Amino acid sequence: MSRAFLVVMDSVGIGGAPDAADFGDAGANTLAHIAAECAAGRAEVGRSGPLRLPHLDGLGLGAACRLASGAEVPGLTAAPSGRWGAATEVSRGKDTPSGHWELAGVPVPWDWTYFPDTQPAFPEALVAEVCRLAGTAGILGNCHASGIPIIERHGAEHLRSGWPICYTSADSVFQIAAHEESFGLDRLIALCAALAPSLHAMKVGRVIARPFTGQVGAFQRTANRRDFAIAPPAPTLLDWAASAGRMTHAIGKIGDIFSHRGIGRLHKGKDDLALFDHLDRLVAEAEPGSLTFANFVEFDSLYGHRRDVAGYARALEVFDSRVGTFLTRLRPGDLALFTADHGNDPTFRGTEHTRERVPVLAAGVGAGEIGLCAFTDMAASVAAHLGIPAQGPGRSFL
Ligand SMILES: O=P(O)(O)O[C@H]1O[C@H](CO)[C@@H](O)[C@H]1O
Ligand SMILES: [Mn+2]
Ligand SMILES: [Mn+2]
Repeated sequence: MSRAFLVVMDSVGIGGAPDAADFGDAGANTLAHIAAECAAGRAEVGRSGPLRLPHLDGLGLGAACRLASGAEVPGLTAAPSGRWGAATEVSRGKDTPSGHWELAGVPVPWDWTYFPDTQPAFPEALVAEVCRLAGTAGILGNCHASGIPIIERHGAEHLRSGWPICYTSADSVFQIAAHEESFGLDRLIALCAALAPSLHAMKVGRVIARPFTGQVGAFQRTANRRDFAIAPPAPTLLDWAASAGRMTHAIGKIGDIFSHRGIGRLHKGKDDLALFDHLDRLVAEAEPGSLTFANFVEFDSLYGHRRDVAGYARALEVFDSRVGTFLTRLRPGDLALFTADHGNDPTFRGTEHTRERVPVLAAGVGAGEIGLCAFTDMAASVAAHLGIPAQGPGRSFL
């Protein structure tokens, strides 16, 4: 029985989204701009020279980027040996849940609620609810922010007063940063869990616990981040597989993103290399007929949002070498599909995601151009490969 491995390289966009200007992102191109910076010798920290991704490029990554956007992709010029194409998103959000749900077959049918970029950013009733649940007289932050500067700005006051640091971003999120020892990790997680239902009812996509440790001047976020996400609006590829009696394996954030619907086994890890160890184990062990769905978040969280071009390039190169070994372990009948959920161009202004097309790179199913397709076509294709019924608007390209 065929197996499928669906691998999301979080934020590895390839430009060219027809509605990029609606998001303020005209011209953004995560992959092409990283490749250009590398070729120009401006991404020399911890790596050097032109971007080298022989395995992903061999499947068609450079070709997909040129198709999506018409951009030059220096260093990525292989003749593809996989099935390759570029996918366009229709959901009105460039966030992780929108991207993942849509590539799992379900575009988002609603408009997300975003908090205004004002100070305060949050309505009084919400602040009052946070205070009631946390047992504090107030909150810190109450604004749009990037996660590291906000704890540097308010961390000392947080340790003094015990007030939680609440912030949002261009995503539909309510994030709470709090110190693991002084505020308490369990208390932070419980606070986020208690707040989530009312925020979900407002169509705020996620409540996110952002714990940190350390002393003033040396705060560090920990791996104990927890996302409380709104549930997908309809059954996704994971549910289609589970209800057809197939085993589903979720690596990394996939469980959280899908509100734990349709998940057979969860495989978490402290970083992306640990997550790739799970993928390597599952390519050896996963059951016939099973679906393995993986998210590799560090491209986005460590390098895209931090606008760290060299770091992003280095992470891509390390990932690519792991992909090389992984591909040799696929069995006859296996499909491996590499894609992304949105962009996060580290050369672009600001610190947010960017609206882009994403690569579609399929191994194990021959060679050839898929062309431009829809995010939902990926779910339909995986379902067709597994021989399970699909739902929704997607069409298989296999
Ligand atoms: O800057 P940090 O806290 O990492 O926030 C980032 O992570 C959040 C969720 O993915 C987004 O809102 C984005 O802004
Ligand atoms: Mn993402
Ligand atoms: Mn992100």
